[in-house]
Amino acid sequence: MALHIIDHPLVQHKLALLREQGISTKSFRELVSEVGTLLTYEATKSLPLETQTIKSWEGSDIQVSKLQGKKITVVPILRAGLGMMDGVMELIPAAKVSVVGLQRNEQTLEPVPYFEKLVGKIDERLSLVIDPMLATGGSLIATIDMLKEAGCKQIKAVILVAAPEGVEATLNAHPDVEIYTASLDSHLNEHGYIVPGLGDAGDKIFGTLG
Ligand SMILES: O=P(O)(O)OC[C@H]1O[C@H](OP(=O)(O)OP(=O)(O)O)[C@H](O)[C@@H]1O
Ligand SMILES: O=c1cc[nH]c(=O)[nH]1
Ligand SMILES: [Mg+2]
Repeated sequence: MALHIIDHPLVQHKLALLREQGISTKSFRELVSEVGTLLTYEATKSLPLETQTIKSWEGSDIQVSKLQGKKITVVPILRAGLGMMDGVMELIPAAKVSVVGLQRNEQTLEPVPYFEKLVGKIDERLSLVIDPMLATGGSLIATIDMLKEAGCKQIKAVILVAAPEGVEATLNAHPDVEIYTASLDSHLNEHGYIVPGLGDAGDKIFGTLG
C-alpha cells in the first residue's frame, strides 16, 4: 500500500496537541520531533534483515537478525523538514543527510527550488524524505523528481499531516513512493493550507509567525 496512516495512540495524542491554537514554539518543535521519531519507526518496519551468527554472552554460537547493508539518506525539505530531523535521526543515527530547499510561492503555490545537496551513491540508498506538511504535493513531487534524476530507486516520505489533494498528486506522479503520515486531513483551503492541518509549520517551528 502506498499510503500508510499511522493510528498509533501516541502519534494521535501528540498530533492532537500539535493542532491546539496558540501552541508555543517550544512545544510545537518538541512534538514535531517526537512524532518524527514515531513515524520513522513505522516507515522503517520493512527494512530487510539478514541472519548472522555471533558469539553469545555465554560463548555459544547463536543466530541473530541484523539490518542488511541497505543504506539510508534522510532528505529534509527546507525549512520545515528540519524540525523533524533530530527525531528521525534518533532511530537511524548513521544515516547520511541530503538537503533540498524549496519554498512554495504563496500566490501560485508552485514550489521554487533554492538548494540541493544530495549525498553520493544515492542509487544504492533508500531516501527517507521528511516534511511536516503535504499540501498540494508540489514540494514533495519536486523533491522526488530531484532524487530520481540523481538515480535514487527507493523513496519513502514521512509526513506529519497530509491533504488528500497532495497524496493523490504525489501517487499519480510517483506511484512507487510510499507515504507515511499521522493524518489524512479533510482538504486544502483557498490559500492552499491544510484543513484542519497545523497552520504554517515552518513558521511555527522557527518562530517566524507574525
Ligand atoms: O505540498 P505543497 O503545496 O508544496 O506544500 C507543502 C510545503 O509547504 C511548506 O513549506 P514552505 O514552502 O512553507 O516552506 P518553509 O518550510 O520554508 O516554511 C511545507 O513544509 C512543505 O514543504
Ligand atoms: O497547511 C500547510 C500547507 C503548506 N505549508 C504549511 O506549513 N502548512
Ligand atoms: Mg512555511
